[in-house]
Amino acid sequence: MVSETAGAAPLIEVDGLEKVFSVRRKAGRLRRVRQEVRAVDGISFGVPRGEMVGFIGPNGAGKSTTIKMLTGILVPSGGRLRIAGIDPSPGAGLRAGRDRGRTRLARRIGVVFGQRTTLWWDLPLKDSYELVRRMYRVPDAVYRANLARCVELLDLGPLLAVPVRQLSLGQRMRGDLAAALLHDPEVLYLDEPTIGLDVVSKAKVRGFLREVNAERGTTVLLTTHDLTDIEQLCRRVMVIDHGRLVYDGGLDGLRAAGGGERTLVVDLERQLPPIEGVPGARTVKVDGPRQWLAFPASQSAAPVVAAVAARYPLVDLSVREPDIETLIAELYASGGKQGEAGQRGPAL
Ligand SMILES: Nc1ncnc2c1ncn2[C@@H]1O[C@H](COP(=O)(O)OP(=O)(O)OP(=O)(O)O)[C@@H](O)[C@H]1O
Repeated sequence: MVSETAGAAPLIEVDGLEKVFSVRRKAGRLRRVRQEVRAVDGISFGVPRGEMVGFIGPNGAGKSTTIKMLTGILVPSGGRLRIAGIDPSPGAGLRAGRDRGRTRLARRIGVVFGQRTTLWWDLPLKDSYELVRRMYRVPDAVYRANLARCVELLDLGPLLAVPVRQLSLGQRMRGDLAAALLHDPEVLYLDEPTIGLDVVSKAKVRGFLREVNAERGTTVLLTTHDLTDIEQLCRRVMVIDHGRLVYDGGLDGLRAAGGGERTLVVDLERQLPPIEGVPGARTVKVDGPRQWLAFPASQSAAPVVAAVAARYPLVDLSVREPDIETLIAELYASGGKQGEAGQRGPAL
């Protein structure tokens, strides 16, 4: 799978990647024993240049450990990886070589963690950007063009003079996204970029990512617990569980393999009896004027919405995705039904 010919090879190549942590656990009152945690247990995948891929899984599945290996922060215990032709960890004992690989890689990738900022807390946003420019030695013209485009797309103009600690979570996330892109990375790793954001901020972040991907062809690996992020941004999704890749294919295929349900949440003008007669959907909950209708996750929401809208006085409605934990539990329960993507289907 890992090819030496840079031109034809995927931008991200991962082959049999492993990470084993050695931890000391209590065994009795005084005794401690060494135990191995196989955080990543032999995963392989390739991501072509320009693709946006969702990388999802339950808590503790191995997502962050994988991303840390892909950025060169962690050294793998086994397997191979190559990003833009660079191996950040060519082998134990080659310390100088590894660091050179890491440094070269740092210039080609951008990373955004939803839970932490990479910006300087006490500095105005624009000073943080200036530091990023110097750190990556971004040429002046490139820096100015990239900053101007990010400011425009992310509405950062009024925020540039504001210290990061005074920004709201959504504003800070927009600030972080710009910082990650100033040096023109080919690959962007996003770890929960919409976590904790309100609906408007989420839409802004997603719109920006779509734009960046289309405009610059940036390859994006997106970790999220929000399936709407995946639905709106990624044609392909990889699911990791217990350190193994259990699915690699389209989101529809994942829904079909899981057999899960989505929910249409309907706000009516007034309290009414449970909604009936909507083909393919059933009302599962009523609370005052709000009602919840479940329908198969593999089915489009459009006919359900149309059928409800035609017969009931609506104030608002929204579609809720099954959460990722539910989807993965269902994927296992279904016993590895084939996904849509042939060899990319569930590998349970
Ligand atoms: N430095 C470490 N030392 C020991 N064990 C670790 C270390 N980092 C991660 N682990 C373990 O490896 C496994 C995978 O953790 P990881 O953080 O990669 O999961 P995750 O999918 O990112 O989870 P989350 O969604 O909660 O962030 C877990 O069992 C975790 O406890």
